[in-house]
Amino acid sequence: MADLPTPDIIYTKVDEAPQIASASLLPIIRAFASAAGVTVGTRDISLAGRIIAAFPEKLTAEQRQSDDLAELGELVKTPEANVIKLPNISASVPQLVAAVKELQGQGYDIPDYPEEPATDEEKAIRARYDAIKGSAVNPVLREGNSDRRAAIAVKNYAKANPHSMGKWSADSKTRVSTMSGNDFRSNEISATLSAEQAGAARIELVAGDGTVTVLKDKVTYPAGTVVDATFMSAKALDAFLAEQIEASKREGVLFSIHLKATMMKVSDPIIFGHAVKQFLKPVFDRHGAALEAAGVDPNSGLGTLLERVGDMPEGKAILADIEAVMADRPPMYMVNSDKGISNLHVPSDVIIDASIPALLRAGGKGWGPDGKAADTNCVIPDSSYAAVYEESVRYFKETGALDPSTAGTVQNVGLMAQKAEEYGSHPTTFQIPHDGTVRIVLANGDVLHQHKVEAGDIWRAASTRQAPIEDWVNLAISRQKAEGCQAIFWLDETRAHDAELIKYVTPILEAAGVSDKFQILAPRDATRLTLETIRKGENSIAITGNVLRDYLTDLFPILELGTSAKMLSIVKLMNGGGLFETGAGGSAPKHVQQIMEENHLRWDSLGEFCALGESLKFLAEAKGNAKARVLGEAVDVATQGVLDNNRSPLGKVGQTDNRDSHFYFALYWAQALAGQKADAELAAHFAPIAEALAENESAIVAELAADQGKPADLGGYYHPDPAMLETVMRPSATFTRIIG
Ligand SMILES: NC(=O)C1=CN([C@@H]2O[C@H](COP(=O)(O)OP(=O)(O)OC[C@H]3O[C@@H](n4cnc5c(N)ncnc54)[C@H](OP(=O)(O)O)[C@@H]3O)[C@@H](O)[C@H]2O)C=CC1
Ligand SMILES: O=C(O)CCC(=O)C(=O)O
Ligand SMILES: [Mg+2]
Repeated sequence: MADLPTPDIIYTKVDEAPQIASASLLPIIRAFASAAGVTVGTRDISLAGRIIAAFPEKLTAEQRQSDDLAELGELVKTPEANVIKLPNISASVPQLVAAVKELQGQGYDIPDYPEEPATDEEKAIRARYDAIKGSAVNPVLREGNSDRRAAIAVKNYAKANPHSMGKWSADSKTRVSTMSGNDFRSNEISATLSAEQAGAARIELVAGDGTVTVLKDKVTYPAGTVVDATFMSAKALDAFLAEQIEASKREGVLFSIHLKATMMKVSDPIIFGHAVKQFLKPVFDRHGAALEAAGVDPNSGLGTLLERVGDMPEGKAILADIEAVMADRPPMYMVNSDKGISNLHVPSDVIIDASIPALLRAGGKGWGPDGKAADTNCVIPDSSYAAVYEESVRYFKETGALDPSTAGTVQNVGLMAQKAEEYGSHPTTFQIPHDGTVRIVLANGDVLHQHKVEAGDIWRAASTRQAPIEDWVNLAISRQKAEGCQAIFWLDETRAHDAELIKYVTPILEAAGVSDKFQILAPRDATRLTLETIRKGENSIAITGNVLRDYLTDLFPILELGTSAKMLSIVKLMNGGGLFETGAGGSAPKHVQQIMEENHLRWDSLGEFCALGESLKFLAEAKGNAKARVLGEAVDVATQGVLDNNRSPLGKVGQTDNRDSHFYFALYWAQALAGQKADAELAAHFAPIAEALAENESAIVAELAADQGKPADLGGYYHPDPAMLETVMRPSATFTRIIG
């Protein structure tokens, strides 16, 4: 692969629903692109692919795979990069373990995930798996800042065809609860490094007796980097969780906890584990030692715990105690009440960016164990960003739900490049082994930050480099100029990190003479003003750090469009390339269950269509390829056609599914190419294709529907069989023949 020329466009191979959809869509894209001499290659960044690439010495020559993520990580630093990035799994430990088991079952001799590595060999294996765990892909590829918005056609479609919204009532008991102190927000300290302070820093823990343990050496901080340090007290967290469990019961609401255990792959699984232990406190008080001896890690969730307990000699007694405790606790917010999967079963099942917006869209209701919607206590331990959701809940209680048929839109310009802020903090996040003082010692010997900590506290340093900050402010200036609407920097001058960012933002706006076009507001105030603005039908640009980029690009699209899957998501890479993400949502695991059970795929590829159009137009500019522009503009026409003609997938067997929507996308794309005047050669090439697709519409639609309603075998969940996937996803011989 290495000595072949890099394809014009790289389309990523990922996981779950988007990967299943690719089996149908990518052949269409490749066939159409080849008519313009545009090559479309793939690189495998799936969880299974990354596991396989990590253990070459264990595998046969046929099984081995190259490290495509590393290759793409280099490519995105070059002006040639043109990557269409689909959502991939950011694996929690239970997902990683399941993927390993599936690969072993397919004959891959890869080692088990060592939960408690003891030997050097086990530690080395664990280190390889730790590099694969959590959000291990996006931070590597996102060498630029983020521009996420709904294309005008998509927004107009949502206004004309509004999705249903749950009703809010003023006496809803739903609320957001968050820590009042001793959390990441309140313990944060921050500073911007001078040239003298730049270089390789060290993070160390100094015990009461003066013994120094180096937690991390050689952390590189260039001049101008904003460096934050903070910690969450384990004791304060436990007290807060205990209080909220009690309060939920008293108030008669569901208990729920919303974290980002995927992107915050070190801190948030630990916080999740605290919630599991607090919820089951009497069980852990009584059986803690036995559970630990059996290798139970509460951070992996109740699902794994229940599995392990089943194998323990005292399993029956523990299960009886668990049942008794659960009966005494508040009802829990459920992931799947039919299957008994609760919020605390798997750390990656409830991911805050998607989970809270879905609850807000439903009028402040979560699903309880009885399968009924109910008011919910949304526990968000750290208070850094909880105010956004708290203010949203208050606002909707006051004013009722938003009306998607009249609401304006919120776009986002997000600071993301070079592992900015908390989302890049995993290598410098530590669960503190013993009481002491953590300090950051800079290259010149200065102690930049220090905190007194206790055993179990979660301490972290996060950094944000100067060039990405400047690029982000300039992107905000150009986006505001293009839109001419309200633009708000969601920064809190009373928060240490934000105060450092404001010192960068203000002079850049002043130098550009545009200070009057922007406001700087703390997240709570920005939430209120933004909701008031869109309720009036006006638009707003949210200019945010990395976490709010993630949260708001699910929150507002889910309220406005019903889903974040339809977003345009562009990453203008800092070295000149382009990364085009498909929507702002994830890989929709529920959709995979559905196709396996009844061969209906409700995944909507609108995000892929939008990204493809942008990628082709970028290619046209970058490589002076006029045909690519024609192809790209025709993609936009086809996307509009899919919307206007209601060809997007729906939820049930017998309704339009993903494959149907791809057929209509191909038909409209071919018709747009046949009908355009800019390139006669392309028009002549696509005229017979458009004609054949139109003529065979009913035959193709019937062939696509023939196997629906029956189970579909894909040959694997994490590592499906490509031939079986193709059989399921390309069932129309007529369509396949015409596409060629
Ligand atoms: N950029 C990336 O790489 C991202 C990856 N992820 C990963 O995705 C996985 C799932 O995350 P989760 O937080 O549950 O979020 P998802 O966005 O995957 O799922 C939430 C719900 O959103 C709806 N949805 C999302 N995308 C589409 C689509 N294209 N078409 C139709 N409906 C859609 C589905 O609703 P319904 O069930 O009602 O149809 C789905 O159940 C995790 O493994 C996570 O790590 C998450 C976010 C971004
Ligand atoms: O990388 C991930 O785990 C998720 C990314 C995400 O949710 C986003 O960027 O919106
Ligand atoms: Mg997100």
